Amino acid sequence: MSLLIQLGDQLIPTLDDLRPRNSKVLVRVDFNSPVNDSGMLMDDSRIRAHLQTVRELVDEGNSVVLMSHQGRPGGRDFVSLSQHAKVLSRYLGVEVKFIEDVMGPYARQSIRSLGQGEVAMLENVRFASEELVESPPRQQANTFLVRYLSPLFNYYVNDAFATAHRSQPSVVGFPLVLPSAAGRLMESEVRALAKVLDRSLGPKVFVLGGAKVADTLKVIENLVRNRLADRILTGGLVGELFAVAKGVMLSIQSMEALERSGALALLPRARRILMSGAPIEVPMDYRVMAGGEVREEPLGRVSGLIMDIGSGTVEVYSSMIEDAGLTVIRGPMGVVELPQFREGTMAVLRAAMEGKGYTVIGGGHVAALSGLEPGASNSRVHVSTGAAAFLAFLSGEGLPALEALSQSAKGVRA
Ligand SMILES: Nc1ncnc2c1ncn2[C@@H]1O[C@H](COP(=O)(O)OP(=O)(O)OP(=O)(O)O)[C@@H](O)[C@H]1O
Ligand SMILES: O=C(O)[C@H](O)COP(=O)(O)O
Repeated sequence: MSLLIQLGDQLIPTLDDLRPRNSKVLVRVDFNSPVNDSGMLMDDSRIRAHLQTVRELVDEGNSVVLMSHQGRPGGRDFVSLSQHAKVLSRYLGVEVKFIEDVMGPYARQSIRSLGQGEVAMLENVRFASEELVESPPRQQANTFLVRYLSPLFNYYVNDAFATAHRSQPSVVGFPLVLPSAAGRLMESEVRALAKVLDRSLGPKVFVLGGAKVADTLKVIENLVRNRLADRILTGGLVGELFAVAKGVMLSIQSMEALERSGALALLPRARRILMSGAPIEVPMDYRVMAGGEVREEPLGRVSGLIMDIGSGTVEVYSSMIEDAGLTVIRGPMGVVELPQFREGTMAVLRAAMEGKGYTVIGGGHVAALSGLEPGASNSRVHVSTGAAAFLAFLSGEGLPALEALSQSAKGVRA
């Protein structure tokens, strides 16, 4: 029986295929985390999400070297990974040696001298300029980063789903020169994504809200093109745009907010999507802010600023979600930063968790409100660690990291 995971036409190898033992393993993780004004880590959930992979490799007697990026050059969060190594040490209960170098002689010597069962963390891979260039895997396999480091390892494991949309050397270069596989976090993400493509799991309900309207239109276009959605329940600015596309007038304040966000310019595209017969639902009522008061108003008679979906919508959406075989929730239904406008998002989350189907949660805001850890995965629910990577997958864009792993499994080498 094959242990590879099927995702569309790709077969993704996992640690069960690779089975590294007493070997030297390079692991691409995504420890990219928010930091405060002093450059201190504010949230370590992305680090925790990789613990299972690291523990499993250590338990098998491997020497494990972790590679990650943090921030982008010029950004306040473009900092060293030394704190990340300390946090990981604390969770693992073993020392994680921090190597203050990416690929120079000091890094290479430190990797060579790493003993069995030891763990080390390389410096922020984006300190190496090659990592900032996106190009095809064959080109990335020929970078100094890959050429200098790959001879020191027996295996490459990619556990960084949140970076899967990048075609950078640390993501796509190594699989073309080393036997490679997805780590446990990546595996759980891919298994959840595979359910989105699984035709036997129906009905499929997509709950799409938030403020990334252009990205969400791409997602909807892909869902419609490939007939992946039985229902698309909209909220947030996405829902407002589709209400307008259906010919409903919103309040002047809400129309102005849509305009300011740049979403109104997408009206012709939203209309085309509706005309293509897309199974799109828009809220039948809203929770609005009007004259300093919060109240509910029906669609078609909105006078205040829309802040959340209303209770009628919550009821209808919840009943559709409860019957779903698969529910994907991405982007909040309202302005969830304010507690009085969280109910719409909380209600759809509750309906999904209590329903009979499988739930996939994407995007930071909904994940935070779910009360589950990023990367949490069981037989009922998966919380994705990917934001842009999750959107890219739902939009039908290939994920270079997965393509490189599937090529590696086929034996394709640079
Ligand atoms: N009706 C609304 N009007 C204005 N803003 C809204 C409305 N509904 C939701 N939002 C805003 O949408 C934002 C979140 O949307 P976004 O699409 O960025 O999702 P996200 O979960 O943060 O995604 P990611 O983690 O992928 O960046 C929140 O800041 C929220 O206030
Ligand atoms: O946080 C993320 O979305 C990932 O770590 C990718 O970061 P990037 O957009 O800087 O490549």
